[in-house]
Amino acid sequence: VQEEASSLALDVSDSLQTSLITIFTLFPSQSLLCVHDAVAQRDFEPTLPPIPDDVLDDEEDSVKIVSLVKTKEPLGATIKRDESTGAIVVARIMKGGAADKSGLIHEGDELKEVNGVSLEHRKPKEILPLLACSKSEVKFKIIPALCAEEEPTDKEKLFVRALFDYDPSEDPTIPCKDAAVAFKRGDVLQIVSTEDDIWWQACLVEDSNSRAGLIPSQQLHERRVALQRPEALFKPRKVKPPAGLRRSFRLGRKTSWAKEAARFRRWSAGVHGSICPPTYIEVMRYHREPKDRHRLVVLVGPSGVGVNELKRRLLISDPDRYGVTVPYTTREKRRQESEGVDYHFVSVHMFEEFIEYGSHGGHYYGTSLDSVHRVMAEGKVCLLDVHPSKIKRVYTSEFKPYVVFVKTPCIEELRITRRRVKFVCDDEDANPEEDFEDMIDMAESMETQYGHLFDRVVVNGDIATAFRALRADLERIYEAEVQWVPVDWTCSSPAKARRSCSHLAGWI
Ligand SMILES: Nc1ncnc2c1ncn2[C@@H]1O[C@H](COP(=O)(O)OP(=O)(O)OP(=O)(O)O)[C@@H](O)[C@H]1O
Repeated sequence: VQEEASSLALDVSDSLQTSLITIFTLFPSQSLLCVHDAVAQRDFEPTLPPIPDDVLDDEEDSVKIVSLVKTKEPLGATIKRDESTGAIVVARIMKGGAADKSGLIHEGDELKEVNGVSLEHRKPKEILPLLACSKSEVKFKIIPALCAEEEPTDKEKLFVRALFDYDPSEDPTIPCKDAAVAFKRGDVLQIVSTEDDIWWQACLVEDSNSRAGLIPSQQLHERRVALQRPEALFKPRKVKPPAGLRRSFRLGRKTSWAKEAARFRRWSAGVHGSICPPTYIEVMRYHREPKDRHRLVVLVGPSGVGVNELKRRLLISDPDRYGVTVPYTTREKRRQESEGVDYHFVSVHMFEEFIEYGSHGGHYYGTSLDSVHRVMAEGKVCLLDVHPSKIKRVYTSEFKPYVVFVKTPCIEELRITRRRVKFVCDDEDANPEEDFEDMIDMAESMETQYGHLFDRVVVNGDIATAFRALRADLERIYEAEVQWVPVDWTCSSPAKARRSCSHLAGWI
């Protein structure tokens, strides 16, 4: 055995020798060794200049020279002048930006020099050109902040859905437009810092290239909305009964135009009272299990825009997938009608527990929560058509509503697309042109008041195009494994939901 082992060892050492000779012949061995040494001595890092001689003795320990390699990427930091000392200090470090990644510059650090130029008596805006003219690297002389602030320890990431549009290029108060994040209503943002009361830091979740930047805090947006005049928030519109476009049992709302005007006034008053305007709502990823019911699809839109037409087309396109509720009524059953198929025939007092009800021709018509449950229990996607003010009745984890707003196109497109439509109309003097204007006004008003609740907006100009867009969107939701929904729809513990929403109150 010993003999065999020693002959094996000889073989191995022979083949190792041959391999090493091959390596050193094929690759320039000297370069290889040089690279090894450079890596071992960390020679590849930028060479820092020696500490300047003019640094005062007592500063020696605290002064830091930081050299950052300049790329196309912005530095990701904002600076400000400390009013009491006149010093230029780092105001914010954007998470994920070049400064943050370097780990060498922190909020509160005092900047003494940029590329050897003293910043004494300079204003922040005079410093930007100094940064711009540096070519391959930027050198900072810094006095580090006394104690760098600790990163928040909360491991859970905080996601919100924006309930308003924000364009920093139109915001004169943003400290630095380049450091801001623009977003649209409905975008999901990851909040990375709420340390500043006025400007939070966030990045767009669906944009993988998005860096963290500044967004208005909830407090700032609420204050801004409160300072706006009500006229700017709600375009006053004519309140008059519709001329007759409305045909469905939602006709009950014909009687509620006065209520509509009252609601408008209440809401306007609320903006200056206790009601908070919509800002951000905390959301979470919702993983739908095969056993879970499908989300309720709520279709809303101004009377006559085509909500029923789109619902009808969806039902025909896939009757196994989509279902609608059977309405309730107090009127007498007609001969050809069946209980539970055309209507549920009931007495009036039941209507108190309904999502929505109204009267027409002296009879009540309405939609109950139970009828929604019944459709959902069949494993179907329930299509519900209600006034947007009723969305709050179903805005729960039980229904997880997906709200689609059917919007009017421009008046020219309405004239073209609706020219063949025969409107059922009691008023002989009805003018379709006025109906179109009313419809557009109503759509605008709905979007202003309830837009934050809409998950999707479908413009119903050409009916075929609108239907295709709606069907494709509902198919996406039907098949999606993961969706963003308000956090309290997914939290098993109400305490957790309350904690997570405490400073990001959702508003409906
Ligand atoms: N894009 C469109 N192009 C042409 N006609 C349309 C379009 N959308 C809807 N219509 C027609 O307009 C009329 C009103 O539509 P629909 O009944 O669906 O409105 P609605 O929003 O449900 O209002 P209501 O609840 O009062 O019935 C119907 O005759 C419908 O076929």
